[in-house]
This record gives sequence, structure tokens and C-alpha cells, in this order.
Amino acid sequence: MTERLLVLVRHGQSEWNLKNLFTGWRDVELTEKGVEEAKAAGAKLKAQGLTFDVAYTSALKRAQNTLDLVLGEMGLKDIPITRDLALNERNYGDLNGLNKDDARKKWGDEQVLQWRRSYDIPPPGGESLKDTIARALPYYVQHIQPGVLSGKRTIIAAHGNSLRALVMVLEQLNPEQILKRELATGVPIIYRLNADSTVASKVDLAA
Ligand SMILES: O=C(O)[C@@H](CO)OP(=O)(O)O
Repeated sequence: MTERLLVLVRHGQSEWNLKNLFTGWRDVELTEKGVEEAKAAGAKLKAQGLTFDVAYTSALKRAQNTLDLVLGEMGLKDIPITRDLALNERNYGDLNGLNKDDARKKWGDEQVLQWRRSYDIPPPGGESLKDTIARALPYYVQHIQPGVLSGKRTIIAAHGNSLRALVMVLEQLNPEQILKRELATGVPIIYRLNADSTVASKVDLAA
């Protein structure tokens, strides 16, 4: 029987997650905690008896390093990895690099919440979640999903908002539901798909 395995994992804690800065497309490093989270994710996946044939990640090193650490932990250093900026974090535009609390002081809680968690209101110069979905989802459908459906066991290491795009389609969530869905750093979600690409089962490996 074809195993249609798809695992999503958000990168481990980054330096700017820790500093509470809007990160977006800024290419920041994992913290020590982030490295440990990534390794723990690999150990958990291995303990589940899982293995992968192919891996995808973004053009940003916090996701790439997370993937390398996961695969290293699983003894899968040699599988093909595809990196693409379609899987990058949402571009926060002018907010990239600003402190989230300072932004709230400057523009008010409501405005900042709208920029962070509304569906289609972009921050100045940046992308809304809808914009992020509009580039991440076609990439998934064209480049990743066909492999999964043909039995290539697949892992994607990416970002809170780019993974939301995939979760939205996989779990058939509406804009309101996806906005409330937070993805924890370094926590793998294991999906098994039906032949028609819908989700047959989901296991969230939260601690
Ligand atoms: O700063 C960012 O790029 C993201 C993810 O860390 O933040 P937010 O929680 O606002 O989507």
C-alpha cells in the first residue's frame, strides 16, 4: 500500500523569536534552544519509526538548519533537499526587525494585531497571510503534493505563516480558523493523506 506521509515542522526558536522582533524575511540564526528543539523533533520522528525520501525547506537558514538537525538526528543526511523561497516566512515589510512591543506602543494593540493576525490586511510594504498563501500553496500543489501522493515520504521544515498556508488546505480551515491556529516551534505534525490528497490522519507531536 502506498504510504502518503507528509510531515510539517516549524523551525526551532530563532534569535529574533527570542528578542521578540518581527522577523519575516530576515535571515536570522536559531538560538541554542532552537537547536535543541530541532534535534528533539528529529528524535521524536525517529522514535515514531518514520523515515523520509525527500525534504523541502525555505530559502532562510533558520528553517534550513532545523531541517539539517532533524535529518541528522534521524540518520537521513543524504536525502534530496529542495529549498525554495515560496516556503519563506511571510514578508513583514517595514515591520521586519522592529520589536513587537515597541510596534504596539507606536501603532496601538489593535493595529498590530490586525497586521499580525488578520487574513488579508498586509503590514506596510509586506505580505498579508493571504498573500503568503497565494505563493506557498501553488508551490505545495505543484511541487510537493504529487510526490507525497506517489509515495515519497516527505518532510517540510518552514515557518509559522508559510506552514499555516499548508495547514489551511490540508485541514480545510477557513480564514477565521487558520488565524487562530498557532504552530509551536520545533513541533512536527504528521499527516497521512488519502489518494485524493485529503487528510486520512493527523498526529501532532507536541511534547
Ligand atoms: O516575526 C515573524 O516573522 C513571525 C513568526 O515568528 O511572527 P508572527 O507571530 O507575528 O507571525
